[in-house]
Amino acid sequence: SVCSRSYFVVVMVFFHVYIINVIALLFYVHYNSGQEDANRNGDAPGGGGGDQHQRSEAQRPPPSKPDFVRDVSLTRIDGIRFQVGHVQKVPLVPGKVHEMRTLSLKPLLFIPGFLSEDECRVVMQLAQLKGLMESQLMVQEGQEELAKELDLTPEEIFNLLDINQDGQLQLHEILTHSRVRDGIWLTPETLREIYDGLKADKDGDLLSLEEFRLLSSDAFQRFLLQRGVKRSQLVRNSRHTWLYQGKESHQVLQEIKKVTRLTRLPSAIVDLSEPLQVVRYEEGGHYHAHHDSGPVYPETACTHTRLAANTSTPFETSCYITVLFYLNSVDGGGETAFPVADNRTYDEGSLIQDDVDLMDTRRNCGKSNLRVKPTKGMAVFWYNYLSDGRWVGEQDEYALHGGCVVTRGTKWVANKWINVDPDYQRQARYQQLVSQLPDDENDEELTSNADAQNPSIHQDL
Ligand SMILES: O=C(O)CCC(=O)C(=O)O
Ligand SMILES: [Fe+2]
Repeated sequence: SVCSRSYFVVVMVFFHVYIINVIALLFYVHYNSGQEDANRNGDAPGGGGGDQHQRSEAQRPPPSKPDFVRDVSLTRIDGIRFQVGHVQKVPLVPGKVHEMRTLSLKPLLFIPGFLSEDECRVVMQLAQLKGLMESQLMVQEGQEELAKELDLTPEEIFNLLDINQDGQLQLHEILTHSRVRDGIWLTPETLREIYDGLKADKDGDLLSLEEFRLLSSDAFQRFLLQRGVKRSQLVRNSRHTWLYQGKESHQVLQEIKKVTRLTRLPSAIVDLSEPLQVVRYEEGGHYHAHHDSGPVYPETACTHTRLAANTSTPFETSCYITVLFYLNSVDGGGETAFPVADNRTYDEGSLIQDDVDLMDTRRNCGKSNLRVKPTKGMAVFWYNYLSDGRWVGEQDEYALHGGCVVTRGTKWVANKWINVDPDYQRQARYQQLVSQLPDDENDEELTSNADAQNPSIHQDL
């Protein structure tokens, strides 16, 4: 019966088995989550922790400051979820909420709207106080010629430039290959002028191999120098200076750095990034379309991490996330143009068509897919790289942009370039080499990033 001794024994046995099962389950869950942590740390970019998998609980060092090598990832602001035009709120500075609008998805581009009128004024004044220099120097006679290092005959070059292989060179075939010569932006007109000057072309815009031979590098350069070069013919016509943003700098400059919280990157990275570059364009100033960061090849090193590169690399490029501030509203022109933003596909060849060069911001800004009108205090923010799932990956070709010619008044902007090397290991080595921040300060910044309080704007990759 229910009260019998044997029934009681059976119930107790079941009860004990049940308790043992529950305890076993708890152990299992505990053990597994520990294992996952270890795996997660070991798998992070830069791994560095392959042996961490094997370490027992007892051997593992006590929890210390987050290790840059293991822990840093770049979670991107979610553009996809919010779509172009979406406005989201971001708490970047205590006591203030910024509204950030998604401007385009390719490249992922945002307007976080940032600086106050006073902040803009102070930055412009500090730049004037420091003094601005020409952003691009004029062509120098006797400048080293890249072409001299080329081990190619004129026939070989001709063949390479002849994209459609019709035995003749059209203007756009030359321009597509090299828009810039000795720092001078080549337009179809300049090319025609050079052909005429060198008597290289007898039959319109087409160059035969014989005619091409007359256009040796030296002849090209001599002609340009003789003819004289105007600033408007350079790639970039502006003046700029750099403002240090460290602890000793003006309060306003330190405040401005906080916009970098958008990236959720630790201050160890942000603090080692470029100072603020303040740029002034006079009426007639421009900056033709360019990439702030170069393409990623195995043989390319980022300028900022070259000290930490293990091998010598033949190419060097800047590697940035860009935050561009407008310090004034411009009376005429001066928009920032993104010629191919949100194109369905990217086709380098189609950047020049029928003499229309979309990269030429003196003439063709009107044909750019996206133009941002400079408005005092506003900022634009983009990554320059696609995501590799955890960190920055391939160059984002859609991030091509330039400053349209200023038709009235002057234009002031400031660039905050955050240095990120797509080679994560190299970035990590560099951080460890040069970081002089005390440990706990690093810690504090990592956890106090404003976005951590508002994770919803970031996409988990
Ligand atoms: O002036 C602008 O609108 C763009 C500036 C820019 O692209 C740069 O300084 O790299
Ligand atoms: Fe730029």
